[in-house]
Amino acid sequence: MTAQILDGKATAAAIKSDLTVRVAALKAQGITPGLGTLLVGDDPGSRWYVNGKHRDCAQVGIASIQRELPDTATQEEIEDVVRELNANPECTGYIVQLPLPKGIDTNRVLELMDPAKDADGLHPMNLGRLVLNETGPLPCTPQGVVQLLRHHGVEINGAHVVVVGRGVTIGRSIPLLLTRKSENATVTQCHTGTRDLSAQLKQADIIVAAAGVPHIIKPEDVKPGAAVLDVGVSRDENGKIVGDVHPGVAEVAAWLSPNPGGVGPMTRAQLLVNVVEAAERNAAAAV
Ligand SMILES: Nc1nc2c(c(=O)[nH]1)N[C@@H](CN(C=O)c1ccc(C(=O)N[C@@H](CCC(=O)O)C(=O)O)cc1)CN2
Repeated sequence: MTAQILDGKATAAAIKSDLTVRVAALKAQGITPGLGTLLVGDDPGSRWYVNGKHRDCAQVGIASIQRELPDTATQEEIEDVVRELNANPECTGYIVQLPLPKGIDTNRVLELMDPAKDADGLHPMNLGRLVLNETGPLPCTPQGVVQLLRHHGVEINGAHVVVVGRGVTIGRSIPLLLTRKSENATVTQCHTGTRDLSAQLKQADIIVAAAGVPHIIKPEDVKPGAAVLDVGVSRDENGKIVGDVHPGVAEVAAWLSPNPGGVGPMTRAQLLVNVVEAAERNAAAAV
């Protein structure tokens, strides 16, 4: 078996094309959605991600508001920029690029954000809304995973999903999304404390690998016909991305998301969705 590709680039392009129409409709009402980003420090990967987010904005007609601080920035200086973005009328939604430098209290920064402007869906109020099944911005990578599966017609309803990883931006909230009635999956969450990962993986109809451990998902652990999403990002000595999924999995799985080209572009597309939805909510509230 050679797996069919869960093509994140093409799916993200379709989402962006829909957003271009929605942004044009907002502009016709005199509303220009704006995405703000705060980048602290000079990590090349983070800078690449932030630049990509602004390139995406330009493609769909969203305005860009870029803020940067050096890696020596204090908690207070970071929080001052968050307050400024909270008050900035041109900023519909914004993100604080993660990770923040060592010594910064990330939760305190996220909690200070205006939840109505939280384009990442990571503010505690928005994570709480997800738990309560209320409307709000959804975490970008987890929702990107759901959209990638839906777009390719992979059956989620009734599926047994094994998520590997429990990080805040990805692993924690994927089970919350997939167990909603609209998705209706059964989810097992695995992590470094899981006794027999291989036994868990073998049960899975869908595997979401977000451990950040190169090639932790091996072909012999995958049920033939499963869908496998590679969300892990590690780098080899040449800076090339190495995912969590061993290349041999392509011979066992029915569906596989490439890495790069799978969930990464979906993360960026979902960020734009969150900004446009925030702008549409503001427009509806203004009527
Ligand atoms: N505030 C946030 N910080 C971080 C998030 C996040 O969602 N919000 N997630 C990651 C990084 N990230 C977005 O910020 C991100 C990661 C990957 C991609 C992407 O498009 N990747 C490409 C390949 C990129 C490469 O070659 O290096 C792909 O998968 O095709 C976009 C965004 C951590 N921080």
